[in-house]
This record gives sequence, structure tokens and C-alpha cells, in this order.
Amino acid sequence: MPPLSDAPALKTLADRVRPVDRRAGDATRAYLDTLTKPPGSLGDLEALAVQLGEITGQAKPEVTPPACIVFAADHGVAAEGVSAFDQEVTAQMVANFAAGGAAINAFARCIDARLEVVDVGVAGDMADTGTADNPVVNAKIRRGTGNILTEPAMSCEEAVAALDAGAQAASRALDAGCRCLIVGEMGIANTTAASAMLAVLTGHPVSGVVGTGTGISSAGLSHKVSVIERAIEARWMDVSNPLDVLANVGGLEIGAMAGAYLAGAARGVPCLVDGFIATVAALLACELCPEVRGYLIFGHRSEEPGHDVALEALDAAPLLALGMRLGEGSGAALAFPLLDAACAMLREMATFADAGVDDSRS
Ligand SMILES: O=C(O)c1ccc[n+]([C@@H]2O[C@H](COP(=O)([O-])O)[C@@H](O)[C@H]2O)c1
Ligand SMILES: Cc1cc2nc[nH]c2cc1C
Repeated sequence: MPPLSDAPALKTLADRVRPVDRRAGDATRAYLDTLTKPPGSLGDLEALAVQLGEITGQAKPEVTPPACIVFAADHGVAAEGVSAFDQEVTAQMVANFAAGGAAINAFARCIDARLEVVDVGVAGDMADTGTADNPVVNAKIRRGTGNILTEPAMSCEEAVAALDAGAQAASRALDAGCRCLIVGEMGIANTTAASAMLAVLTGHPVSGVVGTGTGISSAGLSHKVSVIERAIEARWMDVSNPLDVLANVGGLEIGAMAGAYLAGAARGVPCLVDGFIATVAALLACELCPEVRGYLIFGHRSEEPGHDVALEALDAAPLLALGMRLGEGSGAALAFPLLDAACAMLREMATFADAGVDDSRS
């Protein structure tokens, strides 16, 4: 079954994703060599400028203002003791986001980002927790996923609804004038779901993709590997159908993140990918629609070992490596100033001709 054949709205969205504009990228590359610096001397920032040219089709791209969107959901598999924290912490952290006290609130303020938290599946009731500065949107699809050890995470309809909720959140941010999406998540036990998805989608052994998440012990890690192996064994899924993989072993916030990347790509804006869970969601989006890949910029390298496997599957090299493993979009938010700097380089630097500086190459 083609992945999106039974999800017409998503298929329409995926059909709107155009390949990035390689010609605009070539023009940016040529223009960079006219600026007052030795060719290539701004290193990875130049590659970033080229990618922003490809994504936007603009000679002078702009990425401000950015949007931070944090998707929150719970995971039934938390009942198996796979996380260092209890499921209730998801709802408590959503309340913390609403109060402005989480890392992503601080970092979003640093970069003047629009912040929105979207409850796509928190087990507890989050209604009326948001504020004007830190809104919490109620897009709850169900109260947490099923425990993947004993039942599918969600139905195929719920998986499609999760992607759709993510696409709608991205559209709200873009309609409000945001020009870059920073997508994050919060969900106790979601490294278990993301690891299961990654193992199934890439064929990697579970033991090679699982890490300690929020900080479980080494005994806890062995238990987590065993839970994921048994969950994959117990589920009947079409491993060539990414939506079926999401429905069987994934998470509501993971589907929503993939939907946000799809919508961002369809609207031609750069999407900054955060850590491990975010990169597995990016892999899901690219499996549904390979053209999305050109719109993704990878913010940081997470400490979670599976992140390297997911990055490799996407042929991606992150901008930063700060030893972080928080989630929430925090690493992506910290990488945003580099995108802004790449735009400033194109917008503000003088050319050799303008500045009267000899270009020794000619
Ligand atoms: O982004 C990452 O790379 C990352 C790595 C490890 C943990 N996390 C965060 O920690 C939570 C999941 O960890 P766990 O141990 O409960 O599966 C979830 O809320 C994630 O945002 C995030
Ligand atoms: C406190 C806490 C904050 C988080 N932010 C993202 N994931 C998280 C997990 C925990 C446990």
C-alpha cells in the first residue's frame, strides 16, 4: 500500500513539497565568492547560506522571526519502567512550559521566537494551562499511546490525525509570519518509541539504537532493549509503510513533528531539527515525502546513541555538538543564531568590488 494513499489531506500536503531550488543555491555559492573574504573561509556557514538559498529560492533569505513548536504526548510503554521519570512529568512539564520556566522558554526568548506548545496526547488534562506568551493548544488525539508491548501505539487514523495536528501547528506559525520552524517535543518514554521506530525503519539492531534517555541505569538500559525487542516482535506491521510503523510503535508527538516538517517544506521554509526524537520524526517525514529532506537543517548532535544512526540514515551533519540530550527543541533553538548569521552574511557583507578590496584571484 503506498504510504499516503489512504490519507488524502496528507497526500495533498506532500504533493505540495517541491524539490529545493538548486539553481538558487548555485547563485548563492557564486555570490559568496564575491564577498570580502577568502573563498570558503566562512566554512560551514557558507554551506548553510547555500542551503537557505535553495530552500527559499531567495538571493537574500531571511529566517526571522522563528517559531518554536513543542509537541507533547504520553506513552503507554512508560508503564514498563523504561524511563528515569514517571509519566506524570509530561503534564507537569507542559505546565512549566506554560509558566515560561523550561529551557525552551528561556532559549525562545533569547531568539525572539514565537512559542507554542501543542498537546497532541498528554494523559492528564492540560486545558487552560497556557498563557498569552506561552500558549498551550489543545489538539489532544488520545490520552497517551497504547503500551506497545501489549497493543499498537495508536490506530492508523490517529497516526494521520497526529501528522495533521503537526501540520496545522506549523501553518499557524507560518500564517503568523514566522520564517523558520524549530520543532521540539516533550514526552516521558518517547526515546523508547523513537528507538523502536528507528530500528524498524532502518533495520538496525535495537541494541545499537537504544540509549539511557532521561538517565536510566545500565540494568534499566538492558530492560529497555528487551521491552523494545519484544514490542517489535509482538506487533504486526508493514515495515515498508512508515505510517504503519508510527501507528504500531511510535508516538503522537513524533507524528506531529513529522507533520510540521511536511508543512514547513510545503511552504518553503527551513525546518531546524532538534535531537534524537526529532530526527526520527524527520526520518518519518522523509520516508513519507523524500523532498522534505532538502528543507531540514540539523541543529545539534544529541548524546543519545541512536541519534547518530538516525543522522546517518538522513545523511545529515548537525551544526552543534554540545553534549545535550534534553529535547523540547532546545538544541535547535541554540543553532538558530547560525542561520540568522548566514542570512546577515548574504545581506550585509560588502563585495570586493563595492569595498574596493583587491580580489587577488583575478
Ligand atoms: O532530544 C534528545 O535527543 C533527547 C534525548 C533523551 C531524552 N530526551 C527527552 O527526554 C524525554 C524522553 O526520555 P525517556 O527516558 O523518558 O524516554 C522526552 O521528554 C525527551 O524530550 C530528549
Ligand atoms: C524534567 C524533564 C524535562 C524535559 N524536557 C524534555 N524532556 C524532559 C524530561 C524531563 C524529565
